Amino acid sequence: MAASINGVFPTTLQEKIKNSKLLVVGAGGIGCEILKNLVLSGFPDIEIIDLDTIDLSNLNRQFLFHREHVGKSKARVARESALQFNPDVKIKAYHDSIIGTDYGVNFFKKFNVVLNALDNRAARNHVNRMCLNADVPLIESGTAGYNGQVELIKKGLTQCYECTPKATQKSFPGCTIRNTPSEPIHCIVWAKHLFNQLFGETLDDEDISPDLADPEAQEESLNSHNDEEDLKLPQSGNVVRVNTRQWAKDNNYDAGILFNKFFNDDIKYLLSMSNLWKTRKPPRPIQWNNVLLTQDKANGEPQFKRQYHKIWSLAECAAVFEDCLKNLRMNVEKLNEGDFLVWDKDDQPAMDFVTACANVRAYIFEIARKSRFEVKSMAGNIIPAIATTNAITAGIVVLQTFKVLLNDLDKSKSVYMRLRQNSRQQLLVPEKFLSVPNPNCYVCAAEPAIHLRIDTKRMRIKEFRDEVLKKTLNMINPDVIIDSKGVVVISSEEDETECNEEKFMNEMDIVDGVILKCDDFFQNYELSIIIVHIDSERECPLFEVMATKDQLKPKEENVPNKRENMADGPSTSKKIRLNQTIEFSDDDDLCIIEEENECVKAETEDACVQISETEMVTKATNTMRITSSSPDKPISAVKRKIKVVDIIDDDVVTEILDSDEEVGPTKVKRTRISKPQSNHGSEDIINID
Ligand SMILES: Nc1ncnc2c1ncn2[C@@H]1O[C@H](COP(=O)(O)OP(=O)(O)OP(=O)(O)O)[C@@H](O)[C@H]1O
Ligand SMILES: [Zn+2]
Repeated sequence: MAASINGVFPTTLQEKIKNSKLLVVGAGGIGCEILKNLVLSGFPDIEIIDLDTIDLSNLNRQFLFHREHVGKSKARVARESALQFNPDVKIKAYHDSIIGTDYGVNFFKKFNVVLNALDNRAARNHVNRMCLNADVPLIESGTAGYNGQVELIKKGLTQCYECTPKATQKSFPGCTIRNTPSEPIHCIVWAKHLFNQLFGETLDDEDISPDLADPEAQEESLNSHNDEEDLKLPQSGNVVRVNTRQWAKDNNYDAGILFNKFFNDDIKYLLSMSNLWKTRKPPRPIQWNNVLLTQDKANGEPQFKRQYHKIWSLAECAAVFEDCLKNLRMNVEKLNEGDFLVWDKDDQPAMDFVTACANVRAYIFEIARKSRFEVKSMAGNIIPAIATTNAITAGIVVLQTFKVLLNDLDKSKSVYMRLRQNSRQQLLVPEKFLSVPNPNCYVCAAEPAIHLRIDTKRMRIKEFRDEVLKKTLNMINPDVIIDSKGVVVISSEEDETECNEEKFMNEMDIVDGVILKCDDFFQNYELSIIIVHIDSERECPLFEVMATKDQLKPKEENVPNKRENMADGPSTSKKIRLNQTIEFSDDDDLCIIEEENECVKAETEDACVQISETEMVTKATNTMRITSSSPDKPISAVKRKIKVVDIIDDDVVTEILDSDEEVGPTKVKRTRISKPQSNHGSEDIINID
């Protein structure tokens, strides 16, 4: 292999490679490519970890896997396949999550470099913390469609993965989903909720019925509704009805009855909330009998169902609805009592059902209807994964690894992959400078601290632990004490503080100004949380982690590299993650894509790229805003919190087309923005020497 052949690499690099030990985290699209590159380069000692098994849909881009491997451990099969390229390599495979107590700081310390090839923020955050603790260089990578990014994370030298706030998940108020959809995605989210109500896990915040607590409609609906015998106006703001699933069962999942309920009766009910339609086009209820498709079902599946790029007619949607109801009903009836189906974009009837229902609803609200292909992309938050983007990204990862091994850290600047060449014909665009650590980062700063705006009267200790500390701040098993008193609020020891869990924060004297000391032993991570009490009114989040512009902006005196480099003129690098303003200049080919593709900056030259219609936003935010959606929060008719509907699954950054799907063009949508001024030079594309 390359490193064993003299002359391929400079001698110093050859030696470094021969004496190195690497960890690859993730054996998916990028991970497989990295592993293949590493073994071919002659890296002698590699460990690889992945928690997942191989799915059929992985095969078109994860070339270490073949059909016979479906269902087997990704890490183990990746190892076996890679060994065929180079049997001399020592590869250890773990079929496990990297977020596990077996992989503590000492585990990470074994490696010269850690290479991330992950697809979710939680795991990335965790590996980031472990590498900072172990002081091991981490090479972080990600792709989304044609865009890719590789960056080095090195304690004290560069930004860590959490130095800047990641954008919040795209969310919609429940009333938009339930009452006043205006975009295709609203209908798709509603249809996914309908699937769950009928066949999946029923969540309180996924109600699909008209929402009477909609502030816009409330007065009207409480006063003027005249169908109350049928629809029983409730206190809670929801139409009282038997549990949707039970009701569907009682009606034998009859397509006509269900269709009329969801697309006629409920819509008529919405129409009665006339306040809603003063400034909007009212929806059009539709009756099952009016849309039935008359076709010969005996001839097998109607052809249109496999035409994924076709927009189904209303009648076709109705036919699919009927068909899917039958299939899904059969599937759910095969399960044990209490079990439910899990919506999966790759499950034919589940995907068809959502496409059909979303389109019927879109028709009703006069919203553009979408093909199954498009709905799948939006519903599954899919940005098509492109094998070549992964391959190029993995190649850059290995080139960066060379630089790290050679200790050429200052040359290991982030690299962004673009769809189109910029004005200097670059497709791979390196950053001008290493991104320096944010002195206010709540992870890698000397004494990490955050301000937490939180409704201490409405947030229970249990929710604070689960929603704020674990879900938002990515701790694994935190201990929390009130700084001034030493009172233990949350303990990582089981049962020790169980009695506190149901208490509201203010009941434990956690009020405005109190400082909480949080400590995650496993991550070796300590954080001070300064409480700022807020009254969470309707539409207000229950809590908000403050990462304000000023807090996040590095102080100039702490940024020697940047200042030095600035002597050559203003930076053209797009460190908008720090400054939170998008500046476009000569090689402003990069712009942050907010939301899930946290790892990806998209190329822009005279345009910002928006990928897919899940509306990636091109503006970064200063504040992480996360709302709690605890079910036990009292929701009154007059005052309620916003309901959050995540359209983005954190676990999905890139996705793949079904192998049975036609491969269409990447759904890349461009939004034109002002053309940048051109006056800066550029750097060369990666140079390993
Ligand atoms: N906590 C974790 N520990 C170990 N591996 C992880 C962890 N979280 C995610 N991964 C792995 O990271 C890999 C990321 O690869 P990729 O982005 O190609 O996703 P995929 O699941 O293979 O494909 P897709 O999501 O597009 O269907 C996956 O194989 C996934 O199992
Ligand atoms: Zn940091």
